[in-house]
Amino acid sequence: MAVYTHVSAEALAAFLQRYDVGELISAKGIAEGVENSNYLVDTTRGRYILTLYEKRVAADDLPFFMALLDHLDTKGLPVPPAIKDRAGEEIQELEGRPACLIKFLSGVSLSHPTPAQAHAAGDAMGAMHRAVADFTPTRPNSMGIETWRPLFERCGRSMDDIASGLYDDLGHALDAVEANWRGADLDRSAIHADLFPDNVLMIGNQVTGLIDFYFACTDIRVYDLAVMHTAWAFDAKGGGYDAAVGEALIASYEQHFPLSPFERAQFQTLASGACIRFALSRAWDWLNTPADALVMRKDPLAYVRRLKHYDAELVKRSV
Ligand SMILES: Nc1ncnc2c1ncn2[C@@H]1O[C@H](COP(=O)(O)OP(=O)(O)O)[C@@H](O)[C@H]1O
Ligand SMILES: N[C@@H](CCOP(=O)(O)O)C(=O)O
Repeated sequence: MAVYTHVSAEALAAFLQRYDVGELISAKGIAEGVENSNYLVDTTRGRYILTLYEKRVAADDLPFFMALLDHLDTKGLPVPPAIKDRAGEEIQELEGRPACLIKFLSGVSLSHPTPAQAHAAGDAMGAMHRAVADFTPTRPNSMGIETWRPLFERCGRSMDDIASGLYDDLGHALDAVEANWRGADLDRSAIHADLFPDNVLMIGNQVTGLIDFYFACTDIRVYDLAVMHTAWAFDAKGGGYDAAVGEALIASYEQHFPLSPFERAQFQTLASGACIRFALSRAWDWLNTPADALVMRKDPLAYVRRLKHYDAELVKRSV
């Protein structure tokens, strides 16, 4: 349940007075999501998303995220920019939290994408990377490779309480990824860095929304595709690889940016890195979120299984 901060009807009605969006009709908390508090807001003029940024999103990062959304929106990408108030401001404060009123996009996020849907999503990522070619603001990746070792050490041997041997398994995988990582030799750009199926809205086979840009940053462009591959091409438990979905993502992305031989050679390492990143953030949450908390803890082991897939691919390529 992702409503951490309650917004009273009175406070919301007063907040909406800053905008040219009509009068409040209704507001409902949105259960999906884990980072922020989200409400679906209906007014006499339309439908909006109200997001209150909780502790994981730094207020200082919001101008970067909003500038990126405005840039992509201007280029015709299906992203939800923040609505400007009458004074032209996008970032506000509500109930003591940074808050934005955001354009509502239609569509649903999929649990089991088909190859055709993966094709549309890979195409959308390629179009997004093209569109940021002239986007100049930068933001370091707050979950980039430099952060994995410190997070691994902070999780420590407690990870063995999640699964026996997990600390050593992830430690060895991290050693290998750090040794093989050639980030300095790969193209960088603004990336989404979390384009999971739940962050892509679709109607049928058409992408209607790319949302949740709150990990967006400047990092290796193909790493964004690798993150997407780890998130889309496996069943929820992370065991079964769906080659048709994985290949559709890459083929459609390549319509915009064909992978160079070097990028292809690095892809398994980038994907293994992505698996470590999500296994570690999930393990940290698993160890530090009380079992009875309202937030749904995501399974770190699903990402450990995916890691094994990429390791096996690497071995296959080297024999
Ligand atoms: N602009 C939008 N248009 C329509 N629905 C949205 C929009 N933004 C968020 N949502 C809905 O809210 C849910 C949670 O949003 P998300 O940004 O993923 O939250 P969190 O950052 O907390 O993970 C999404 O799964 C989607 O259902
Ligand atoms: N996609 C990440 C967690 C981030 O959650 P989101 O709801 O903000 O996408 C994961 O699955 O571990």
